[in-house]
Amino acid sequence: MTAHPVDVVSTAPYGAAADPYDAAGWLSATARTLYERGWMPGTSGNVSVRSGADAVLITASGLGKGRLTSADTVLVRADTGAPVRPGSPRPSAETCIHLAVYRAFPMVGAVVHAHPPYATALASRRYRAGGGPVRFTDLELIKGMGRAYLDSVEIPLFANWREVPRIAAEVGDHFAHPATDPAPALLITHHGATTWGADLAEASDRLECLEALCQLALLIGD
Ligand SMILES: CSC[C@@H](O)[C@@H](O)C(=O)COP(=O)(O)O
Ligand SMILES: [Zn+2]
Repeated sequence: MTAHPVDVVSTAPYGAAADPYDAAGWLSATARTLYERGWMPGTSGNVSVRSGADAVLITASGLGKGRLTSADTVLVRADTGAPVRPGSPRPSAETCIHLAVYRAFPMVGAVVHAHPPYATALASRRYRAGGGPVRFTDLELIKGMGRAYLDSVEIPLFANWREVPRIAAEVGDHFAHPATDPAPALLITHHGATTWGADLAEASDRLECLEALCQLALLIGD
């Protein structure tokens, strides 16, 4: 049996440029996995990988994330988000948020956005209570967000503006002046979570830890 595409990505060197042909398979496999977990219901969610210095490969917009194929991905310019090739499918409506993350963190190789229920619920409760970052303390799983976050981790929380570029602009502004070692994640109220990492495996693992942290925080009642 051949290796699972996501496992192949995890062997890539930190920050390595992805090969566009193989990366399309990794993106669709990742979306399928997250769909099967219930974190990308219907057409929700989007996944991308950096492809060289000037481009990003991202899932196409508005397609069922449980049945994506390699053809359902689009190579876009990292500066504008415009498709590199004429006749490509329409890139994710949230491409600009992915690009804001890649611009802020040059070593990031992959970004995952999903609508996991506990992260969305916790973000929405926090926003209703006045907003501000979601802070986790003490929980062992904090380490899953990166080795710098041993005792606590803060995840920034953003408004869910109807105009997606406005969300992206706020994400860009936020990370233009990041705290030391910012967590590789953000929450959007009443919407979902976005995580990133060196590759799809790391970004997906972080999403999994973030969702578990949110579930635990809701159970504990902090
Ligand atoms: C099911 S609607 C969800 C969308 O509005 C959006 O938030 C989303 O995550 C998917 O958008 P897409 O353009 O398919 O990448
Ligand atoms: Zn979304």
